[in-house]
Amino acid sequence: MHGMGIVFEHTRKSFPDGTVAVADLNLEVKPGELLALVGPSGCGKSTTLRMVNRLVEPTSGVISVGGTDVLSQDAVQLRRGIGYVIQNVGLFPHRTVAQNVATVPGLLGWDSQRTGERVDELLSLVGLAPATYGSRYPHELSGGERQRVGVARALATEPPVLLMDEPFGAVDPQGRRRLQKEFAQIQRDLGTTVMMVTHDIREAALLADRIAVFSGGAVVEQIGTPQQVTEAPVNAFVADFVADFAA
Ligand SMILES: Nc1ncnc2c1ncn2[C@@H]1O[C@H](COP(=O)(O)OP(=O)(O)OP(=O)(O)O)[C@@H](O)[C@H]1O
Repeated sequence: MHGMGIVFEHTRKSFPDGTVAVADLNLEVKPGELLALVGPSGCGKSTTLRMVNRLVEPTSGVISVGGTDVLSQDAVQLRRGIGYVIQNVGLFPHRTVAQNVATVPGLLGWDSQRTGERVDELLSLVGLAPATYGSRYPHELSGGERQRVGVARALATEPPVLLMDEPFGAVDPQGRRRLQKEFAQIQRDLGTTVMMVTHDIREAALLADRIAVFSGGAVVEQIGTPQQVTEAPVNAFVADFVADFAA
């Protein structure tokens, strides 16, 4: 278990145009926990996630990772220690799959043998045979395969914290289930702390230790285990939101 906790204390984000994406968030992700953020479009899920690695700077309040205020750290340094997976992955187009996965190990100065072994291990874990896929370029992969490379790249250095924004969105339904299960196994084995944004309440229920249901302005309507949230919604908003799940 090497995950680090994430704590939001009175965190607020308002954009210059006056949009309050996150009003006053108090939330804790425990070390090693997978917390899923769900809620309607525009309720502030991605903004919440992106404040953790400072792609978005909070307007006020505190966010700490492993007990250290993220604003007190160098942003580039901070991001090297936090994995980040987004839907359209953002792989480097002119680098091979293996080179993409080796990005952060390279920045951290790992030697080539250690890096090579780690790349092969990660590609195998996400179901991509290294001998077949390692030397391909992103445009030679399917959308789902690219997504797998994105997951492998984010896990390459076994970061204590992983942020995932719709990480399995581009994977076909069958491949998605398999990748979700493989991912869950890796996450448990490594003890990685994960904050995951998803539109798929089933995905949240399958993977998450706890689910936070947001309404507009990142207001936490309910936070609890998948069972608590789906079987005992605390109000009509949550009941409505999880209705899909019961259907
Ligand atoms: N750079 C920005 N400037 C102004 N408003 C923004 C900016 N980025 C996001 N917003 C607004 O902040 C609110 C929250 O956006 P956010 O992307 O966090 O929502 P979300 O819950 O992730 O939505 P979705 O599920 O549609 O991805 C929205 O009203 C959005 O329009």
